Formats: sequence, structure tokens, C-alpha cells
Amino acid sequence: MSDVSDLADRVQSGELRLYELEDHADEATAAAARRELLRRETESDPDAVGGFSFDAGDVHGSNIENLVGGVQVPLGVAGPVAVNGEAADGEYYLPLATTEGALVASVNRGCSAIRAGGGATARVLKNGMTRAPVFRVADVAEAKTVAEWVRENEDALAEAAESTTSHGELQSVTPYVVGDSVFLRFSYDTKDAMGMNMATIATGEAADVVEAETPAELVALSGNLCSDKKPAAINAVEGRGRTVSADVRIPREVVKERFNTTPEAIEEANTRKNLVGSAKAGALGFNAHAANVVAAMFLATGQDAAQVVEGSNTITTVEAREDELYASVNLASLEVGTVGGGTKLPTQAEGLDVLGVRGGGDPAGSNADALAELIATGVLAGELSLVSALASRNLSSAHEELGR
Ligand SMILES: CC(C)(COP(=O)([O-])OP(=O)([O-])OC[C@H]1O[C@@H](n2cnc3c(N)ncnc32)[C@H](O)[C@@H]1OP(=O)([O-])[O-])[C@@H](O)C(=O)NCCC(=O)NCCSC(=O)C[C@@](C)(O)CC(=O)[O-]
Ligand SMILES: NC(=O)C1=CN([C@@H]2O[C@H](COP(=O)(O)OP(=O)(O)OC[C@H]3O[C@@H](n4cnc5c(N)ncnc54)[C@H](OP(=O)(O)O)[C@@H]3O)[C@@H](O)[C@H]2O)C=CC1
Repeated sequence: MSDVSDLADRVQSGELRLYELEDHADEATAAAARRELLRRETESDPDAVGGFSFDAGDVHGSNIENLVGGVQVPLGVAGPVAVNGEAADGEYYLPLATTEGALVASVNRGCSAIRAGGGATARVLKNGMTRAPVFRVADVAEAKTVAEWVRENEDALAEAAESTTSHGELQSVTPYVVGDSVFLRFSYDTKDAMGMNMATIATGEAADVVEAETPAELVALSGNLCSDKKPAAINAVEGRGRTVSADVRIPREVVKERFNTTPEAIEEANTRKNLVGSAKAGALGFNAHAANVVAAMFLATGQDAAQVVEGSNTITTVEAREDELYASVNLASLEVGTVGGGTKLPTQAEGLDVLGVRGGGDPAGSNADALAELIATGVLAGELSLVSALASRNLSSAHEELGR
């Protein structure tokens, strides 16, 4: 304790910077000293955040700076749900971390209807993590020369990029020219890693080659055409990370029993809300709450929470057929990994274990494919349940009961 108090004193006196504490104490003590400092300098009493199950030494330097503690989010589970995927095949419980009452119940209801309907089919349709540096050139003529050089020298760029990683593979480089700016959108198969660090490091190496061989000068290693952590049409159209779809057919009587409504009512609610309403709103996502399930499964499995932005680029379709309801979701840009980032933290690794996808897959990439198929299935369950609740007019009563 005296260490903690002494360290806090030394920060307050200006002798140490807040981020230098690990140079003078172990990581857990440094975090305790920051909590002590917050106690002194703010109105807070950060005791609860001091109780966490990860090792402070493991996260310092790879997941967080200026560590204070950990926040906890309630974790629930929905399922089991049957999934007929290419990488995920079987019955699964879906871990969901959220503070929104009624969300897990909703996904659970959707899972039970999918199971009663024989299971969801899920497929990863495309896989490519992108990084798009922006280069300065003299004018559009030079821009065209650089773009042509890039198209003719993809092999040299791949050799440079892949020299930085034993797993990543460069798939393509697509040039975009705007006046005297040239953007090169590099796309990689990053296997089981979400791949943003991997793609950024690899692209840095390739950018050096572009600068050495052409008149282009690098302005920024990320030029926003990637596009990471921002709503962007390019991700919705071209995809980023995994493009994944899931669908299901649910017999009419199951729809009635589980959702208390009809396939026609669900189709109408989906069309008017998710398609027409979203179009009128100028939305990128044409869905009800894909972000809810993406965020909850991201938190539960150690994904980068900011990438929920891209993960919610989802189109939901519903069709009433003679004896059944057909529903599908297409997630254009789901960025997921089962190695790297937050996936190694103990509680998040347990979430991956619930799904059976922790760590590198065999073959490499298959665990991240499975995770994408399972998140897509969870999104499908959530969409079915919420749109049905709207169609049967019980959204507000459900939230009155479970959400406050
Ligand atoms: C809440 C329900 C499921 C009730 O639905 P219900 O049909 O009245 O409930 P039920 O008691 O008849 O149970 C049906 C099934 O729901 C599940 N279920 C039921 N209760 C629980 C529970 N406590 N814990 C776990 N699972 C539960 C469970 O699977 C159960 O089947 P069983 O196992 O009994 O055979 C339903 O009304 C519902 O899904 N409502 C929609 C709620 C929802 O999706 N909320 C998401 C957040 S909304 C939001 O954030 C976004 C929004 C709305 O702004 C986006 C937009 O603009 O659209
Ligand atoms: N740098 C940036 O611009 C951004 C970074 N991030 C952060 O990046 C992190 C995620 O980056 P990411 O590159 O996924 O993770 P890491 O940087 O943690 O790297 C993961 C590494 O794991 C190795 N690896 C081992 N087994 C496998 C396998 N089966 N498949 C793939 N790789 C394997 C690879 O090494 P090797 O390459 O040697 O083969 C890979 O580079 C997150 O923390 C995220 O928050 C997020 C957005 C932007």
C-alpha cells in the first residue's frame, strides 16, 4: 500500500508521468497507484474496477496503456441453436455480453425458432481485411502512371507485404485516384486474426516499395478508403473482413407458436421497416438491430468493439412462402478473429471456448470463419425475434417487463 501511495505522490508531484509507473513497480501495483490517483484527483472511488480476472502484466504493453482496472459487462447465453455452416456445424450456445434487458431473451427466442425450423444455414462468402494508404503525386497523369505500375507489380508488393507475416496473404491491391491523391486498397487473407495490425504492418512494407519504385509519396498509411471504424459504403459493397450470410426456413406453425404472429406480418414489418424505412433514412444497414448481437458477441469473445460499426452493415430479408417463413441476413463486413487482440483475455477466451473456436483453426482461418457464421446466425435470431415482436406489437411490453 505504501508503494501505491508513494507512486501516486510521485505522479502528483510531477516526478513521474502516469504512464511511467510500470518502470517502478509491477503492473498490478501501477494500476492500483492510478486508482489511488483518481481517488485523490476526482470525485470517484474506483474500487469496483480494481476487481478483474486478467493478469495486469499480460495486458500492459499489448492491450492497454495507463491500466486502471477492468469494467464488467453481464454475460448471458442464448441457444442452443443449430447451425449448418461450412466451418461451424452443430448445436451452439451463443455468448452475449450486454446491459440491455430483453436482448438475450430475444436472441434466445430466435434461436429456438431456428432450431425448430431445422437450423440456420451459414456461409462465409468473401474474406479480405483491407488497408488503404494514401499517396501524394504531382497530377492526374502521374496518378495514372502510379496506378498502372501498381497493377503490373502486384507480385513485388505481395513479396514485400508477406515478408512481415507468416500467416497473412496479399489477395489484391486496388488503386483509386482522386486528383493528385492515389489510394491503394490492399486486401489480405489474415486467416484466424482479425488482421488490422497484420495488414497495417504488411502494407507499410509494401508502401516502401511503391515509394522506391514510383514518384508517389506516402501521406498516410491509412487513407480512410480501408475503411476502418467508420460507416462507409465501400465496406457495404466490397466487403471487409468476412462477408457472411445466414438463412432459415421456419414452418408456418412454428412461426405462430414461437412468435405469435404470421409469416405475412413479419414480411410486411421487415419490408416497411428494414427496407423502406432504412432507405428513407439513408441508412447503410437495412436491418433492425444487427449491431445488438454483433456488439454483444464481440464483447463476449474479445473482438475490437469499435468495429461494430462495420459489423452492422447488414441487410435482412424476409419472405412469406406457402407453408413457411424464409429469412436471411447478409453481413457485408464482419471483422472477427480468434487469435490476437482481445481474444487472449481470460473471460473472452472462455467465450470463444463456448463456441469451440479459441485460437488458430485447422486449417488456418477456419476458426474465424466459424465465428463469423455463428455471429451471423445470432444476428438472424435477433432479427427474427425483434421484427416478430414489432409485427405482433409486443416490443414495448417486452421491454417494460425485462428491460427496466
Ligand atoms: C422478450 C421476448 C423474447 C418475449 O417473447 P414472448 O414470446 O412473449 O415470450 P415467451 O415467454 O412466450 O417465451 C418465448 C421464448 O422467448 C425466450 N425467452 C423469453 N423470456 C426469456 C427470458 N427471460 N430469458 C431467456 N429467454 C427467454 C425463450 O426462448 C422462450 O421460449 P421457451 O424457452 O420458453 O420455449 C420478445 O418479446 C422479444 O423478443 N421482443 C423483442 C425484444 C428485442 O429484440 N429487443 C432488442 C433490443 S431493441 C433495440 O435495441 C433496437 C431498436 C428496437 O431500437 C431497433 C429498431 O429500431 O428496431
Ligand atoms: N494497427 C491498426 O491500424 C489497428 C489495430 N487494431 C488492433 O489490432 C489488433 C488485431 O490485429 P491482428 O493483426 O488481428 O492481431 P495481432 O496484432 O494480435 O496479431 C495476430 C498475429 O497472430 C499470429 N497468428 C498465429 N496464429 C494465427 C492464425 N491461425 N491466423 C492468423 N494469425 C495467426 C500472426 O502472426 P504472423 O503475422 O507473424 O503470422 C498474427 O499477425 C486488435 O488489438 C485491434 O484492436 C485495430 C484497428 C486498427
